[in-house]
Amino acid sequence: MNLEGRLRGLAAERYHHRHPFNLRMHEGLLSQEELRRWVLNRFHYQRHIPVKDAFILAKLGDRELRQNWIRRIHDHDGRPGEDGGIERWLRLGEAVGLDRTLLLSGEGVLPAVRFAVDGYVNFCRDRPRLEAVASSLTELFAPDLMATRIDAWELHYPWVEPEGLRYFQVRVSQGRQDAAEALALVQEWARTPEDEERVLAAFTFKCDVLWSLLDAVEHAARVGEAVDAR
Ligand SMILES: O=C(O)c1cc(C(=O)O)c2c(n1)C(=O)C(=O)c1cc(C(=O)O)[nH]c1-2
Repeated sequence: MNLEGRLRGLAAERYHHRHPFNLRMHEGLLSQEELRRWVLNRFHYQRHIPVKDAFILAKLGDRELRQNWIRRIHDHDGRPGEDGGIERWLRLGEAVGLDRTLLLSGEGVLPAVRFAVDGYVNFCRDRPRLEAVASSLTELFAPDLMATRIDAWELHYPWVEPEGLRYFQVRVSQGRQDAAEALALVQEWARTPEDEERVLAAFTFKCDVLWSLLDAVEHAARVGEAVDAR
């Protein structure tokens, strides 16, 4: 099987579309508090994406590669005077009833979510470019999951202001482009069977980052930790 096929096989088992928390989200079974807790904790992930992309940027030795990769930072941060993904996520927070100052304060982010996100940022800082870029390849599977999420939220969580879904609507096409470009790079750079194994290990690691984030959010839901809606 080729590399892409092996990634798809791994994703079928380990990507977070199969996590029980996501399954409950899609079935409409989350309470308002659970959905808020997810939005708040995922913001911690979102705000670190441009940080890990800056580490990857610094590993790309040629101008064209950097010209492309820097787009990811702009997508999230926005260019000066523009909104980007981070701003859209803050609006998602408002759409579920969370004040942006709460999200920006970092208050309420679960310890295990901090560890998972640190793990991802440090991985991208410490590993060679092949593995750092390969760890972003979960994005091959994010657009379909986001499309499912948009439908599920419209159907099951009508109390969420529709403007909040804009993050996911914009991200579907950005994610497809990012994933296609990263896959092409990884396919070009992975020359040996050992390289391919490193790609698969990086991808598995990233699936575990996303999975543990949801484990943490789900566990907090079970022990009933309150989210501060304002
Ligand atoms: O909501 C999701 O399920 C989901 C998953 C992923 C992913 O699979 O890595 C990303 C995102 N969202 C996302 O919004 C995003 O900006 C993003 C960037 C990256 C990355 O690794 O560079 N993954 C993801």
